[in-house]
Amino acid sequence: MIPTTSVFQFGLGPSNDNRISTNAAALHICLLCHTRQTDFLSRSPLLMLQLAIILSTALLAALIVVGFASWHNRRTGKAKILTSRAAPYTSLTYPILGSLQYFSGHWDFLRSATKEGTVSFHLARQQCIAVDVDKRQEFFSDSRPAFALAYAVMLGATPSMNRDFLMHMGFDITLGGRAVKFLAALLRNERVNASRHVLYQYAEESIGALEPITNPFDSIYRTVFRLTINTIAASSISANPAVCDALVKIFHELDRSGTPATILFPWFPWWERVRRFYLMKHFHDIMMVALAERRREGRDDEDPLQFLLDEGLSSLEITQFTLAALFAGIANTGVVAAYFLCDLASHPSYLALIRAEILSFIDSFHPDPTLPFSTRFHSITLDQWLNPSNLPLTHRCLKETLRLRIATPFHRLNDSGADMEFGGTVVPHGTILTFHSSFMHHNEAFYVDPMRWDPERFGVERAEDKGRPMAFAGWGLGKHQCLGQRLGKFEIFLITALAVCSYDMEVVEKDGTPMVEMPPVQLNDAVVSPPKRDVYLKLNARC
Ligand code: HEM
Repeated sequence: MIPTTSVFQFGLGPSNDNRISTNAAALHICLLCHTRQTDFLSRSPLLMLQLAIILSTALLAALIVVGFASWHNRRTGKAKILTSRAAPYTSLTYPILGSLQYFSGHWDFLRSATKEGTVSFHLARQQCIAVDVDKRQEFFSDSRPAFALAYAVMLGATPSMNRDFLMHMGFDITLGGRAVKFLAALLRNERVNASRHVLYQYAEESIGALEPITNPFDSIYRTVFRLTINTIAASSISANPAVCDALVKIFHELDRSGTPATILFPWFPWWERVRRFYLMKHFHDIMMVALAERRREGRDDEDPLQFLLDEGLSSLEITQFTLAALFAGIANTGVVAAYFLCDLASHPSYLALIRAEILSFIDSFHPDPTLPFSTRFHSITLDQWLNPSNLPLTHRCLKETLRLRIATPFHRLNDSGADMEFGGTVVPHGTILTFHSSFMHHNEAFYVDPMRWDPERFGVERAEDKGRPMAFAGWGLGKHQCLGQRLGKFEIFLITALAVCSYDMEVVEKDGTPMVEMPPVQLNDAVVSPPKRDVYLKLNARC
């Protein structure tokens, strides 16, 4: 990784967007003022104490006022809801702030709250409905509730629930509904297939450079980041690993900047919000350098930036689109690719079978083992990697890793401006509907011994996912199935093929001693995330 200062230097390139530049200038001034104040205050501890008391009193007063307002809203909202066919309120709630348990354990809360069926709850001013497992068909099949905005609210990515305000602030992550269209175009089979040789080369470089003891949730994640940047952002960025690493760093921090506080009180100028803005400015600057380079060098039809420019997106829209697309694609793929290698490494018999399957697949295209893998992959197309009959066990094992490791809440938002009928209940405007993948994936009624990694459950004899409808949600279901499924799978298969054919591997602690057991599956996080305890892979090159 390059040091943070380099990121900042890299970020000093000219910005084409006046709004961002002006805001950033203001931000610089604020930060300068803050530094001076700190010097002054450090010389007057008493004054600092007084200021701290005044500020915390003001904050407390503000919290009480807002808390009362939200409690009042809730009371009136609740009264209104109770007159209609609304989901009953959960008893798992605190006065004013609502169901704070949601933040400490998403799955624990949703499972307990829905024991009696679908229920309402609130998070400060935000009304929510926890949808129970029997209403999964309605949840996934209903195209009316908003998708991206729901995630933005529940992950603390936006400053307000109000759509007009979001637009005014330039936070339209959907680009007026066009973002999905652009992403779908960039993910088209022909496009990804045409650029596959570059992906082969980058993946081989990254996997060949892995340390003998590597944390896959860092190294494999960075490989996925580089491949995805090449497909949906800019080829000049993916060609430069140092710039990719700088972006990974910014991206990681952006990913962490949504906290319970920012979700509960989205209007408050939390430090995380200021930091998020600052990080986005750096991200934008890096995109601007790539954009200037693209314009200087002329057309390149394989570069995603060229496509976005041809579509007439402004520089700010390009940054917004890239960030939104990366958020949709990177975390899932990076974390799942790392987990997949760990699951294989901790099941040596499957590792050997998968290696044999992949080697025989590669041999059928190019049998010469003395050549580099990127050369042997040359004629293998995207379709051939993704055809389940070419790599049946690899597909089955990945499906099992997705089932076991994907534990995440799904969100939808009634942003229609009116009440909505949903599975026999009324969903008022502004309400978030929340559901959880573990209702199926980690439920004994759906899967035998669900906390065990066992790919045979998806074999033809057992076919546990066929026992009930909508039992597997690893790539989503119904109206919002994953748009990047093919790219995600391709990246994971490519990385897995290179890793298992190049190395013998085992799961170890940081010091290289064998890890007795993988850390428990994380059921309670807001998004798919790496294990809480670090996991490493010990790699021995195969001759
Ligand atoms: C292992 C990798 C991935 C997994 C497990 C995954 C999983 C999912 C799931 C479960 C959903 C549905 C969410 C819901 O219903 O609320 C979804 C939707 C989506 N995914 Fe993925 N995803 C992956 C990779 C990607 C990639 C690489 C991209 C693009 C670069 C992507 C873009 C999207 C988009 C745009 C949607 C929303 C589609 C819509 O609005 O209808 N995903 N994904």
